[in-house]
Amino acid sequence: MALRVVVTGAAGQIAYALMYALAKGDVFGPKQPIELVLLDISGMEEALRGLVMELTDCALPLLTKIIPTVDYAVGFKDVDVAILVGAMPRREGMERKDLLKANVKIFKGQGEAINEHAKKNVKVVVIGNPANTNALICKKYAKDIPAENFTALTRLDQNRAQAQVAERLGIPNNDVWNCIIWGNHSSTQYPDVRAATALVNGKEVKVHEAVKDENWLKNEFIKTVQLRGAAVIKARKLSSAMSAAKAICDHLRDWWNGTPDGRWVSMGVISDGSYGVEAGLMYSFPVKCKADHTYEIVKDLDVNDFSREKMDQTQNELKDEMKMAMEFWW
Ligand SMILES: NC(=O)C1=CN([C@@H]2O[C@H](COP(=O)(O)OP(=O)(O)OC[C@H]3O[C@@H](n4cnc5c(N)ncnc54)[C@H](O)[C@@H]3O)[C@@H](O)[C@H]2O)C=CC1
Ligand SMILES: O=C([O-])CC(=O)C(=O)O
Repeated sequence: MALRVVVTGAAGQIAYALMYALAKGDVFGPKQPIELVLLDISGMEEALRGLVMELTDCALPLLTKIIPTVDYAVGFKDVDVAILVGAMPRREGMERKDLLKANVKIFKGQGEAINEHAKKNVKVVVIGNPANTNALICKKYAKDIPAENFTALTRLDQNRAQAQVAERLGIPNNDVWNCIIWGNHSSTQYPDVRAATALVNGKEVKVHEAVKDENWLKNEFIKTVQLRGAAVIKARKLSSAMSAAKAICDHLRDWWNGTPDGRWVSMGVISDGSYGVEAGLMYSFPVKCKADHTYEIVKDLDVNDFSREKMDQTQNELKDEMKMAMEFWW
């Protein structure tokens, strides 16, 4: 049976980089047929028409249907997976919070539409910023769908952290694992490698022992990852798209198929109170995923004073965003 996957913001730049990977089986596997729903807003019909032509011209064996639409009722109808990219992108100099007001309206409407039209076991990942709070809003308005089915993308931050460490050590990206992103997909996020491992000269070692530079890890490394989105915008005059699309594929592939033994990945998920994070916040935690599309927050990792302070700082920002969102639409 084909999986029905909706991508919102389908006429935008992230979606353009994402569609091909999705439709050729990079996420759900080389045997899983896919129906792709391309949802954007009124006025974008012509751009969607072009996208449909291109997807058609790829002549992909797994892509069994393409449905372009600007109507939420059509867009979310019976979907198994919802990839919520569509939102107003941040421009140079803007903080993600600046976008909250405009985006609260979008994610309330989409939450309600998902509740009404999607499959009850739909899996949702929110990319549009501020991603964590948008995901929280969406979840709030999709009352009949389990809270754990809503996630926010922090995998791009995880990939950035992994790549920074690999570059520093001069080793392949895949030889670094279990980097964690705590908290918000914003400049307060806490990229943490205290439990991360690297493969150096054939031996598994803790990343901080391999790097041997606590000052770099506590300062430059963290700042680089926190501010990477802004740095890309400054250079490209557009926000990250190729790397965001790759991260969406990573996030969904691991959620769908499970994480390998001993490995975890970071996802914005509803807090169950773990690590002193207020229950109900959409906070990025390390999670382990299983092949039945469920996940669990990794428990009992050591939290020292340095980490505690950073984890609380990003939690406080999420609480502020939630309060602000509540003022607009709750
Ligand atoms: N969580 C993450 O790691 C990342 C998040 N982002 C965020 O992703 C979002 C999208 O970025 P881009 O694709 O570069 O933007 P873009 O501006 O190229 O495309 C956005 C698309 O969304 C559409 N759209 C707006 N409101 C919509 C709605 N209610 N329903 C359906 N479609 C709607 C627009 O018409 C446009 O086609 C931005 O909010 C950006 O900040 C970007 C990079 C990484
Ligand atoms: O900063 C932005 O608006 C885009 C983004 O989320 C990122 O690249 O991490």
